Amino acid sequence: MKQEKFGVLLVNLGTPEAPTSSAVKRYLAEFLSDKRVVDVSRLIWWPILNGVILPIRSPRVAKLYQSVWMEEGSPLMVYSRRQQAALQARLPNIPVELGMSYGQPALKSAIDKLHDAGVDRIILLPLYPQYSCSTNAAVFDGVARHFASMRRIPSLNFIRDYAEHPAYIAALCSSIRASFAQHGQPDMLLFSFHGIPQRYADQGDDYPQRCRATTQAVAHTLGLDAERYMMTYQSRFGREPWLTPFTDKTIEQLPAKGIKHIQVICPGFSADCLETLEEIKVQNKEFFIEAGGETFEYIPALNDDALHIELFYQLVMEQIGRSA
Ligand SMILES: C=CC1=C(C)c2cc3[nH]c(cc4nc(cc5[nH]c(cc1n2)c(C)c5CCC(=O)O)C(CCC(=O)O)=C4C)c(C)c3C=C
Ligand SMILES: [Fe+2]
Ligand SMILES: [Fe+2]
Repeated sequence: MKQEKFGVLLVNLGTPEAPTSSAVKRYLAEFLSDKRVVDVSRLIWWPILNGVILPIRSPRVAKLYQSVWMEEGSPLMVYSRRQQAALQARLPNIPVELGMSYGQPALKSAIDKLHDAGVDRIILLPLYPQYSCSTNAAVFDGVARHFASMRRIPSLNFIRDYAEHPAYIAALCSSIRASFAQHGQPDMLLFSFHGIPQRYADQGDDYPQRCRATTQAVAHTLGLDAERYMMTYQSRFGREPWLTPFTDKTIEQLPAKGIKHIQVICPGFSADCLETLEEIKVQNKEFFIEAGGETFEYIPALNDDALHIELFYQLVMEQIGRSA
């Protein structure tokens, strides 16, 4: 029997092509039109998105992107490309492609490249450690949409998430230990995850449970006392209730409780991006210092750290072992 040819498809969210109002508008329009992200009826959502959100948010958010933009591009893209290159170097005989759910490189072009390389089994690894319908399921939908136009679809191994994978927990613990060694142990270690609407969780999205699983595994491995760490949710959007407690509201209240030194890690972001480098490292630091806090350290995302690439390698090898 012919041996299967494996290929890896890494997928992240996507990011604007440039830190300009028009590029941000194009990106947000595609992202916020996905029903997995905003599930409100199109009849209601379309005029709000096009008449209010895009015209007001695009120029404001473009300025924020300008403040974190790197020489080689948007941080999310730069780190995702580095992850792809590092995993490709670790897996020289298996093609590794990067696709984005929104914007470029599109999922379609990444799948086409794997197809052209003769891949007949794709290992699909969404770069979101904690499953959510708004991210991991959207990746699945995006791939399925492209498959719908193909005569001969490959086999597919979908990695649903890796919230509790020992290599992921080890990589997070290593970053935290390095931060403690450099800055001392903080009064509070904050685990800040991107939020989602509370309603999505009420309707069955197990995202909050997956975030808790990560936090508890890390706290347990590090032997943290319950009063020395907290889990919060950042980046809320729109008017309906989102998961609580909120990162910003929590951070503002800590100094009054005598907590003057905090360190913040965002384990749900596999790559540093606007939401970590601007919202956490700049905005939330300001909130903490203005409220009387003294020391605020942001612990970087795992990006292309060796232990992060080792995690991806293990995830891929586990799938190959399962399919052999
Ligand atoms: C209803 C809106 C949104 C949901 C639900 C949502 C879930 C979600 N997002 C991420 C990861 C990222 N989000 C990023 C940016 C971002 N997110 C939203 C909205 C929702 N996210 C918006 C509008 C934006 C753009 C910035 C802004 O306008 O505020 C990013 C960063 C992208 C970058 O270019 O740097 C990431 C990554 C997760 C993990 C998640 C659910 C668990
Ligand atoms: Fe988001
Ligand atoms: Fe944000």
